[in-house]
Amino acid sequence: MSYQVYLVGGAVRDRLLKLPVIDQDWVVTGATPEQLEQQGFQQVGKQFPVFLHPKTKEEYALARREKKQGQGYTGFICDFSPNITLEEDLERRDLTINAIAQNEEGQLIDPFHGQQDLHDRLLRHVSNAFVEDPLRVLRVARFAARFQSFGFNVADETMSLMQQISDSGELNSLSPERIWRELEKALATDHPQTFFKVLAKANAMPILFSNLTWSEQDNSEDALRSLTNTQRWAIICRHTQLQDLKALHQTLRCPNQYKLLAEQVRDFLENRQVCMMAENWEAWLMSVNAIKKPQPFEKLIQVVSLITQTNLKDWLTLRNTIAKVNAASLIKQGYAGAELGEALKQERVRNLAALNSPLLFQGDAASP
Ligand SMILES: Nc1ccn([C@@H]2O[C@H](COP(=O)(O)OP(=O)(O)OP(=O)(O)O)[C@@H](O)[C@H]2O)c(=O)n1
Repeated sequence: MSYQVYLVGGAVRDRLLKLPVIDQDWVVTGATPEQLEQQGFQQVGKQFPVFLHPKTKEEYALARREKKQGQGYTGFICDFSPNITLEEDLERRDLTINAIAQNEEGQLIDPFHGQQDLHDRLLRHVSNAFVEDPLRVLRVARFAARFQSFGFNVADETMSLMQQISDSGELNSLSPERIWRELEKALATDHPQTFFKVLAKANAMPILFSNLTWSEQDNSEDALRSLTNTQRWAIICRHTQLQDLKALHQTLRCPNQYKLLAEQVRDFLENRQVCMMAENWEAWLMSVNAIKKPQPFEKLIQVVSLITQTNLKDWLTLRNTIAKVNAASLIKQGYAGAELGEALKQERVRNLAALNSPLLFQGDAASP
């Protein structure tokens, strides 16, 4: 059988950028679904004819042409007959750097000059069909964040198309899950702020992240580098009022670990101070489960100490001080139930008050 197989998309792009290749996607021309199934390929795509290779389990898609019809992601007509050419398949793709194919002999097929754009560090759309998929606004912003250290920029004409998508209202048709997936990938890059900068320029921020108070001048990028994705999100959200942040998390259907940390950080910044009395510290430490959940607590204080430019060591000392208080000796003294709870609390407060810590307010009891 005379079908042709090409490596396409991210694998070709990343290899040309000398980056490690994680996933390999393939395009097949000149074949029907039945022919691939006869060869042992297993169909997985419902919307598109995508198959898993019998041995490598890599994805093989039949070359296809797409035409948008109606609103939203599902409004596509998809033609994957065996006469669709490789060029037609490449033409429906988002960026020229993602539209380079490599044949089995290792030759590159690059009708949209993706190699030139890789060289010129340009994120440029392939054709006007770019506007048919609003997710591409987020994808381009994500690629800008991911390849920022290479010096990539969004081509002006592409930025105009992104603005056109924002103005059309089509971004509203994206599901929260798809938006979140792109955001999470952007958080994992070295320059998550670039993702938001590009979205802001594309006029997409008020639509996608309307409750997020975010500053173009945010210069926390270096600090973000050593942090986890959840911590990065908490830092990015730190200027957003708690009420708005909760609404944003709800709209995005944000996973719990992101939501909890970002809201705890913002709650601290909004309602507490870095220099408080022992009983205020005790109440806060207990409210964020400092004793029972030491790991999430450490993630939290890494972020808060970074934002407030205080010493992480001092925050850890607070936790260790209250964690040492144990119930056994109080039980021996006859404490039980609510009284035991109160006695434990008093001891935690006493121990905190005895600390010589810059986080501890040493003034009179009437002040904070
Ligand atoms: N909305 C989309 C999604 C995907 N693609 C095309 O499908 C390929 C594979 O998509 P995907 O795996 O999502 O992205 P990659 O480019 O492989 O990047 P990543 O490394 O992030 O997986 C892309 O290169 C691009 O050619 C597209 O044109 N438009």
